[in-house]
Amino acid sequence: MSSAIWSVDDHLEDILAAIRPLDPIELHLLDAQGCVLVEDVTVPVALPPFDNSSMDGYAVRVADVRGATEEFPAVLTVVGDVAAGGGWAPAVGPGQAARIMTGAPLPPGAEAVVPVEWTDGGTGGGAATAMLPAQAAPEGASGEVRVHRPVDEGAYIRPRGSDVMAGDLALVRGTVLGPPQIGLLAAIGRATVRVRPRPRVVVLSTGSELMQPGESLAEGRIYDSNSYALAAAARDAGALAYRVGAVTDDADTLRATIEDQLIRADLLVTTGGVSVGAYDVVKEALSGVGELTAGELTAGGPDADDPADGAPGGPGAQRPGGVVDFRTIAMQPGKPQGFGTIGPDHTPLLALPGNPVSSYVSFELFVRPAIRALMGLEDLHRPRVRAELKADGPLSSPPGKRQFLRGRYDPDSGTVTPVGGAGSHLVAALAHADCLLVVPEHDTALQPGAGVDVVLLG
Ligand SMILES: Nc1nc2c(c(=O)[nH]1)N[C@H]1C(S)=C(S)[C@@H](COP(=O)(O)OP(=O)(O)OC[C@H]3O[C@@H](n4cnc5c(N)ncnc54)[C@H](O)[C@@H]3O)O[C@H]1N2
Ligand code: MOO
Repeated sequence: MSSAIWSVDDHLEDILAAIRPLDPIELHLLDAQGCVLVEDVTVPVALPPFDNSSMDGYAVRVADVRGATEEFPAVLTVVGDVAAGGGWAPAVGPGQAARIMTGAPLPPGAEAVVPVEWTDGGTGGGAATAMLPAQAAPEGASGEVRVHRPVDEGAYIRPRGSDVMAGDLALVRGTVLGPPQIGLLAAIGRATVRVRPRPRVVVLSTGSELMQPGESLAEGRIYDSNSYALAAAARDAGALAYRVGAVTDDADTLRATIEDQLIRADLLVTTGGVSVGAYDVVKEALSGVGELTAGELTAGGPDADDPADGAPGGPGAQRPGGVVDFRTIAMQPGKPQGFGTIGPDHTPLLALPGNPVSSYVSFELFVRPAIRALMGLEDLHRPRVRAELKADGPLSSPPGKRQFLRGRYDPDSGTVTPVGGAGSHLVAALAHADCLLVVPEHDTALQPGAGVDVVLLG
C-alpha cells in the first residue's frame, strides 16, 4: 500500500497511463453504435444513386406544361407508373406524362416533376389531394392528366450525387458513430465497420452484509446498490457491463471470483473492502503477490524490475510485488482507492470504496475516463461549468481534500444548489442530484454567491 497521499489528478493520471485503447474489430453497424471508427470510409456509389423524384406526382416535359393554369390546364397522356424500386420506366415523349412516386427514378425524356396536388390526379375533376392506390384504381396509370401549374426544369428532382459523390470521404477515422453516422454507413451500403469495441466491464461488489434487491431483508443486512449503480454507470459510459453481485468478505472466494471473471473483462471494478477494517477483503485479496494463491492473478502484476511500473509512496514510485496498489486520495468522498493490472492480460482493476456515494463519485472521476480511454475516445471527461453557489449558509469542506458535493445545476440562472449533505451514505440525495460541486483542496468554506466548478452528470 502506498503510504503517501495521492492527489485526485495524480491518481487519475496513473490509471490512464496504464490504459491502452482496445484493438479494433469489424462490427455490424448497430453493434458499432457509440464506438470510434478506425478507418476512413469512402463512398462507393453516389447518393442518391440516380436522379429521382422528391414528390408523388407526374414526370413531365417542361414545354408541355408552360403557362398551365387550373382554368386552362395542360392535358397530358399518362404513359404508365414509375414506382420506387420498380425496374421498368416508360419514356416520356412530347404531350406525355408518367405518374411517378417519391424516390422513383426519373423516366427518360422527363425534365421535371409536378406534384399530384397541382393536377387533377387523372380524375377529370378539380385539384387532387392524393393518388388513388394502384391496386384499387389501376386506371390511374393511364388515361389523361390535367396539370394546373407550370414547373421549371429540374423541379422536384433530386439529382444523382446531390448528397455525396462516389469517392467522397463519408466519415473520417476517429468519428464517434451516433445514429446519423450509422444511417450514412447503411445508406452507402456498408454492413460492417471497423471500430474500437465497447469495453467489457465487470462490476463486482463485496460485503457479507449485502443482499440482492428482491430478497427480503434480514437483520443487520442491506441491499447491494453499488453493483447496480456502477453497472448502470458503466453502460452509460459506453461499456458492456457485467454485474457480479455481492461476494462475501472472504479473500479466497474473492480471488476465485475475480479469476473467473477475467475471461470476460477488459476492466474490473470492485466496491467495498478497501479501508482499514478487519474484514476489508479486496485489500486482503489483492494487495500483495505473496498472498496470492491464484496463479492467474499474479501474472499481470507490475514487474518490480521494470522502473516504468511505478513504486509505493506516491506517483511514479516502485510497487514491488503489489498487484493492486491501495492508496489514500486527497478527496472526499472516495479517500481509499485501489488500482493495478491483474491476470495474464494485465487487465486494469479499480477497487472503489464501499460507501455508495463514494463508489459512484469514484466511478465518475476514475472509471468513466478509463472506459472512454479504452474506447479510444479523445474526450474523456464530463463537461464542467462554473456556477454561482446558491445555499442558505456557507459550506464547509475538509482541509487538504478536494470535495465533491452533490448538487442541482440551473443553467438559466447559472446557479448550483447542494442536495443533501456531505455524508457518503446519502444515496437518496445522490439520486436527486444532476451534478457534482467541486470544492478545491485549499478551500475550507464556500460562501453563498461564490463561484464553484460543477461537473455535469448526464
Ligand atoms: N477507521 C477508519 N475507518 C474508515 C476509514 C478510515 O480512514 N479509517 N475510511 C472511511 C471511508 S472514507 C470510506 S469511503 C469507507 C470505505 O470502506 P470500504 O471500502 O472498506 O467499504 P466497506 O467497509 O465494505 O463498506 C463501507 C460502507 O458502504 C456500505 N456498502 C458496501 N458495499 C455496498 C454495496 N454494494 N451497496 C450498498 N452499500 C454498500 C457498507 O455497508 C458500509 O456501510 O471506510 C470508512 N471507514
Ligand atoms: O472517502 Mo469516504 O469515501 O469519505 O466516504
